[in-house]
Amino acid sequence: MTIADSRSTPLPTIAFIGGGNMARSLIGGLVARGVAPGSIRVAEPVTALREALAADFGVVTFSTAAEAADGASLWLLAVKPQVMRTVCTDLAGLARERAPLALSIAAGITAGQLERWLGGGVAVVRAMPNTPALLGAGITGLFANTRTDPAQREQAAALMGAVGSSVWIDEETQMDAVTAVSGSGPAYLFLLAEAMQAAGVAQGLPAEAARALANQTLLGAARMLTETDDTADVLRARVTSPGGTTQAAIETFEAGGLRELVGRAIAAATARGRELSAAND
Ligand SMILES: NC(=O)C1=CN([C@@H]2O[C@H](COP(=O)(O)OP(=O)(O)OC[C@H]3O[C@@H](n4cnc5c(N)ncnc54)[C@H](O)[C@@H]3O)[C@@H](O)[C@H]2O)C=CC1
Ligand SMILES: O=C(O)[C@@H]1CCC=N1
Repeated sequence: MTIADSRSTPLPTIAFIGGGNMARSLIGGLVARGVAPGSIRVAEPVTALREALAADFGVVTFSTAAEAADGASLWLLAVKPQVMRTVCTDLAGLARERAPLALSIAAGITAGQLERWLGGGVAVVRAMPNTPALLGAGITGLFANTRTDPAQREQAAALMGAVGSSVWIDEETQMDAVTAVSGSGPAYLFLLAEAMQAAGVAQGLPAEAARALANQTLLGAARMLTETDDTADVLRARVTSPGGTTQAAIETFEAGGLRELVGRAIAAATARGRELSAAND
């Protein structure tokens, strides 16, 4: 694993194939960080989504993948794993002509599958970002196939580096674990936020107060994790007064098997990534 740092690399025109949730987070993050909207082309078949992207960010939109891809040397494949094969197969002729860098954010789908579906001989980078990219606070795992040259790796890292940090992963099989930890990870925190808010209300707090208390606590704790050198267990120990309130809660979590449950959840997500590859080949 190496930490990517390519913030000074200029970005070429980018074609997003798929303009759904993750594409919106990435596009929003790129535009907020100064990437020219006119250099972002988006293919999205759903009219309402297409119009919203154009209105919100000023990007150039198209209803078909080929129209968007034809103007770009960097293709960001942001469709669901279930339709990736069809989308790539339809773009294979254009891939032969343009020799693009194909950067896929799909869970599970391997670089080998993408290269094969795009007609072979194509530079492919798999990236696993997450939705905090919208705020420039994402993290992305990156894996490049052997067709990718150093300049293309720089481009991929620069694109994802514009919306957060990124790490190169040497073993492609580890991309499913990246997906399970950080790609899906924001949802785990949102689930915890929901549970803390509901529990606060159950203990008598007004809903708005419970929401503010839970959300700001998650933000403050996340900042302590990322902005200090202290590890999670040290930070936790500082909150946990012997015989106090935190100890009562932590003992309840431990007795309920929280660590084992998190392990099982992340193992299930990792396994699902492998299934998505096999099921959509
Ligand atoms: N949502 C997330 O937090 C993350 C998602 N991903 C990956 O990103 C990909 C997209 O996920 P979401 O954005 O959540 O899904 P989504 O369903 O919101 O977006 C996919 C979009 O692709 C469009 N589409 C379908 N066929 C198309 C075609 N032929 N040409 C162009 N566009 C087409 C759909 O209309 C849809 O708007 C998935 O492969 C997922 O594994 C990766 C990291 C995080
Ligand atoms: O749930 C999913 O399959 C995608 C991949 C990571 C986050 N969302």
